[in-house]
Amino acid sequence: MSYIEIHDVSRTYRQKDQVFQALSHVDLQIEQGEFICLLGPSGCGKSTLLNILAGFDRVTEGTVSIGGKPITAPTIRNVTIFQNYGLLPWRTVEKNVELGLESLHIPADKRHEIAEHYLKLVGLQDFRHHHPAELSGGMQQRVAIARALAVDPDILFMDEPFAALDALTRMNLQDEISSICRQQHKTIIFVTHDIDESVVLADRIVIMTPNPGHIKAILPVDLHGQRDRTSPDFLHVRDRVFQSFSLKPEDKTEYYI
Ligand SMILES: Nc1ncnc2c1ncn2[C@@H]1O[C@H](COP(=O)(O)OP(=O)(O)OP(=O)(O)O)[C@@H](O)[C@H]1O
Repeated sequence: MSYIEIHDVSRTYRQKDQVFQALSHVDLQIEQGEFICLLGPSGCGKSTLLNILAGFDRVTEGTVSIGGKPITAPTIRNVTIFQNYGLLPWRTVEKNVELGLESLHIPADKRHEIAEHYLKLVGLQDFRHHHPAELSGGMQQRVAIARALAVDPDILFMDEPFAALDALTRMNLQDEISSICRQQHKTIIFVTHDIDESVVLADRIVIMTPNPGHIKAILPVDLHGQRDRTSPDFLHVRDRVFQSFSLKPEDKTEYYI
């Protein structure tokens, strides 16, 4: 049995007087420590699947379990990071990172020590007394990542966390989250519609397509930590993803007489 088991999951929503099928017969098994990207165009059910796994939504049919237990509600063991950072504007950076630790009733001096550690990890130790509004979008998302890691979650769910950032900041954060999460052996489920992002980050890319939302293919990324965006191996995986979406015409042989 795998760490996360998704069996024959379907999700329908009632939209006005119609039933809309957001997910149809999804099967997926995920091992502990895997970095999984759910990749697909708008409306293919990526967030729906993530929300079901995070316990924010429920299945209409099928079963989902983590560590052998059915998912019934969100738990403090798993943390979700959203696109809009979700920081509390009236708290300093440090106090934002300590937030989850307070819910775990960790004493103040220990909280402080853990917050310091994770702020250092994301390179923001010098900004601990700043407020979120004084930071750039990329820095705010780093605070959200530090806050998420500080509670030492089993699983990190990330729903397009870098979508609002400029391309260069986004690339930096992709590299950072990839190395931090691999160092810490976290299980990550990461939603994106960006093909390059999925190739940079994932151990496996789950390719989803809409109407109804389902898994079209699962692509292992065998780049062994070598995620140089310009390397031939990287471009080869990228091409395979494009082909899965049928976005890249097959190479055609041309004959000249
Ligand atoms: N609570 C809801 N009620 C009704 N319909 C919903 C609800 N949640 C999602 N849907 C529908 O299910 C479909 C899949 O939505 P979902 O947000 O999972 O897609 P997505 O792949 O994450 O898209 P995007 O990349 O745009 O966020 C959409 O057509 C959406 O309108």
